[in-house]
Amino acid sequence: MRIRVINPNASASMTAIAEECARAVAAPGTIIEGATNTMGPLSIESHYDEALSVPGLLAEIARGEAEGVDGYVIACFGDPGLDAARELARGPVIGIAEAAMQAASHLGRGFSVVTTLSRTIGRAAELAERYGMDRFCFGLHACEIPVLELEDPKARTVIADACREAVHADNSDAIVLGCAGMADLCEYLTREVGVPVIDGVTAATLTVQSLVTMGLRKSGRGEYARPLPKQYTGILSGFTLD
Ligand SMILES: NC(=O)NC1=NC(=O)NC1=O
Repeated sequence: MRIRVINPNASASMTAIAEECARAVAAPGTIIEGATNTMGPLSIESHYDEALSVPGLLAEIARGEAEGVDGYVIACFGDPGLDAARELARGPVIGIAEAAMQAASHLGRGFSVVTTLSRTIGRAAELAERYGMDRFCFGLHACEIPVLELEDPKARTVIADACREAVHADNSDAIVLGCAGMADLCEYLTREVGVPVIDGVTAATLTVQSLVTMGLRKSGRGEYARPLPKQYTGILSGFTLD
């Protein structure tokens, strides 16, 4: 099977991190292909960034459909464009926030989310509620490191401290990493913090792999049916659906 891990931001270095983490857990015979948004923000840290990441994300979904991709991971913790992507795709489309929260909910009474900037906490809280995970989400915290500074070697100790503080403050049993750019820190943070630390890229990859292995695809009826034929104007003219 082919799983495309789409980074909705335009930073190839972050795509590489996500792709490597997904490939590390994929089954033999599962091909992991990273894709970087070619028309979007270099990082997603606001509603504005998130909105502007969606057209390029959808273009990557359309490209994957033309190439026969079996399923997709949206590798950004805001799960941007998830519903629209599901309308376009035949196979499963899983966001890293939904997958990470669902995985964490199996491991204890509750989890804490540790994300990048505190201004993204509201979006994460909305997603927890949408996914029915709010009863398991004991708290949401930010390490206040901008997304593109996560690659700084000093970032990992700041994030580890934020994770410890979150577990203590929330009395939680697990940590959900609130950014795809933290995916490569999962093992280190698990050792440092002493509770299960879940990276959504690997959780979403294995969710897609499980669904495709079961022969399951996105439902073609109702809300997630393919959008009706329509013209789109201006710079969106390339998104016209026949
Ligand atoms: N909360 C976040 O910082 N999410 C993210 N922004 C990105 O650019 N990638 C993420 O996963």
